[in-house]
Amino acid sequence: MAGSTLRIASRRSQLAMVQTHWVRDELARAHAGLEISIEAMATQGDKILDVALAKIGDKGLFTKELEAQMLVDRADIAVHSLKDLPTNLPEGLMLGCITEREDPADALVVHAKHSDRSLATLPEGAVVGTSSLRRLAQLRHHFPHLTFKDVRGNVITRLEKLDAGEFDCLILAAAGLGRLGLGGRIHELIDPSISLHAVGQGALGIECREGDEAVLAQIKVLEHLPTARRCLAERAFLHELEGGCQVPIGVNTRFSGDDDTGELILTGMVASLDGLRLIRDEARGPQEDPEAIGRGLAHRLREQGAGEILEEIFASVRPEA
Ligand SMILES: NCc1[nH]cc(CCC(=O)O)c1CC(=O)O
Repeated sequence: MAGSTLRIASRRSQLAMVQTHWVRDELARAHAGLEISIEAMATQGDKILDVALAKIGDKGLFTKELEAQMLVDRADIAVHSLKDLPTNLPEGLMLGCITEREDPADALVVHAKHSDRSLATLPEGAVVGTSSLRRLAQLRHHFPHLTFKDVRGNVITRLEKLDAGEFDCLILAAAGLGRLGLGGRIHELIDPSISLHAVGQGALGIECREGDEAVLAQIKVLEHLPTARRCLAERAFLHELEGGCQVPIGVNTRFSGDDDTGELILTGMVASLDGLRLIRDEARGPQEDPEAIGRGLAHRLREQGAGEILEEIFASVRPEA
């Protein structure tokens, strides 16, 4: 492929740029002589900062502009935080590669005045900054004495708001903090018995055009099979349950025994926004068919009432409803 350039579309937040530079460097290492360019742009999700994420209700908030670049042939691939990539992709595009996942857990970050507290010992009424319905519902379920306030903007902006005293603590992805060199701000990793992480959290997804076999082969070298299987099970679970907006769905995946041969175990939960109802269950199966495990778990949760919870949420957060 002498003379060809691989064009990457990326968001331009600090975290997105760290991730995209990592992908660029790894691809350059794997393909000697490959020219790689990066086009960084803002997405809807970066521009609309005064509306709660859940109210915007639009999936693909952080991905559509990047996808448009590929569809008009101004970029060949887009690098996303996998958790921001909807499970339904536009016609003509595909998820071409899933990279090795960092710790997918959520992390508690506290204001300095709470440095001697833990999630379980935060004071009555402490203000938790999060824009995720998943984090909100699960924390409310376990800690009904906490209060919740929406926080928007990129990770650095959120930390500035925390330090300025707008919140007592934030819940952020450990992976994002680590990639930004801010792992030192992690006060506590949140245990999966308290809160399950988002689908795909901690992994990168590289999207490309369907049928672009040369590009697909180039990016596949960055695929991490155990991560990909875990994330495909998680994404099938979400796809089978979701309607049209951000929903309180959390997951956790692990292998029984050996990563290469063990069964894949998926834990999933759906919660009501008040945290009063929380349905959680587990499914397992051969790791070679991760999507079947995800779909199976979704059906199990539906049988236990997840459908009603999700219907209520779709009705309540739809902007014009
Ligand atoms: N929606 C924002 C977003 N998208 C990906 C990450 C973190 C990195 C990751 O989860 O891979 C974050 C910030 C956060 O949730 O703290």
